[in-house]
Amino acid sequence: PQVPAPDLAGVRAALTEATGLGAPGAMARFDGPDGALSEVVGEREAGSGEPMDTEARFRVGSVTKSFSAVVLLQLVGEGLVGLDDPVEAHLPGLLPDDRITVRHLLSHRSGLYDYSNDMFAQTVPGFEAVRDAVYPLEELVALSTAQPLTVEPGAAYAYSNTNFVVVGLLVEHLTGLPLAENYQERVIGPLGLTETAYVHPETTIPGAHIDGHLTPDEPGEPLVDSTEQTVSWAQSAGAMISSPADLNRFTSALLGGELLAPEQLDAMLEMAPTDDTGTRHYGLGLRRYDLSCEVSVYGHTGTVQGYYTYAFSTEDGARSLAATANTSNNGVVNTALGDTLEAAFCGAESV
Ligand SMILES: C[C@@H](NC(=O)[C@@H](C)NC(=O)CCCC[C@H](NC(=O)C[NH3+])C(=O)[O-])C(=O)O
Repeated sequence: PQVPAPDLAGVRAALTEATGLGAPGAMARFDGPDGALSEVVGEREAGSGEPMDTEARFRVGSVTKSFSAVVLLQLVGEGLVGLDDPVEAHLPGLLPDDRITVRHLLSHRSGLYDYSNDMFAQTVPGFEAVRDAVYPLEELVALSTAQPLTVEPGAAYAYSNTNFVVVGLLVEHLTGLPLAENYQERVIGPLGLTETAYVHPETTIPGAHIDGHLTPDEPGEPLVDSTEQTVSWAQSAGAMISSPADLNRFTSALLGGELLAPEQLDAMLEMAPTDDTGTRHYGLGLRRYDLSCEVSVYGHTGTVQGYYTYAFSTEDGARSLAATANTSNNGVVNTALGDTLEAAFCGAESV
């Protein structure tokens, strides 16, 4: 079918709405057959007068989960681990139920409780309590296993950061290498993602970057600068730093088959519904959004203190969009930012 040109006015309108609803700034970059197109609105740092910059870096939150899934699926392809292996076979004693498999972790079907629910019940105090903390991955898992499973393993989709913390432990165990080296050697280096870095537990974002602004729970309270943090509370579930161009390169390369053998990419794309809309699905470390124009896009969303991110590509990898707003804990901003997907991939309303 004829591919619609991106509706840049629509992308800009969504970014403008996001800034009108509380984000100091928002930006998007579309990469397609005719090259790259970018839109920026507002400020990279509240009050600075400095514009957003699609060459700058920011914290991508759970888009990290797709990076972690790629590394683990490469290890599956190399025969070091099986998708239906019990985690117990590789990390004995870590989890309370030996029915939990590697596939359950990657598809959020393990039932493992999400420790971040308690950490961030109160947004700003929760953030201040962890922003300089450094956690061994095992400690995060222990926070989870102190609570009962939320579903029987495999029975239902139940999103949990804990799943990708265990994925991180598996990657380090299977390779004998730290996460940062695995990301660098298996994804960042091969794709030439020069603006992408996993610097945990460093708190600073290397190079030119966008500031993060955390919205307090209390209406009217001033934004809290959340640019610097270890993100140790998330690590392999959310600590990656990247840029719009690199995110588009990553999602396009992933869907285009540059990172995984066909068998593992097919497994990643085996989708199950995440809600009752029928338009939102999750595979293995990857979301699928079904847009109004019969186009499905694949990628991940991200929410980390001060940053919302969408990073999606068409199934053939030919078109990709990365969008970010530099605030969080503000649902209407996140929804407005998400409207960039329809504008970018479905084009202007058919007249
Ligand atoms: C949803 C997204 N998940 C992620 O990106 C992961 C890494 N983020 C979280 O689990 C949210 C932590 C709290 C953020 C805080 N919220 C609160 O503190 C709420 N009390 C904030 O909004 O900054 C995804 O997978 O798409």
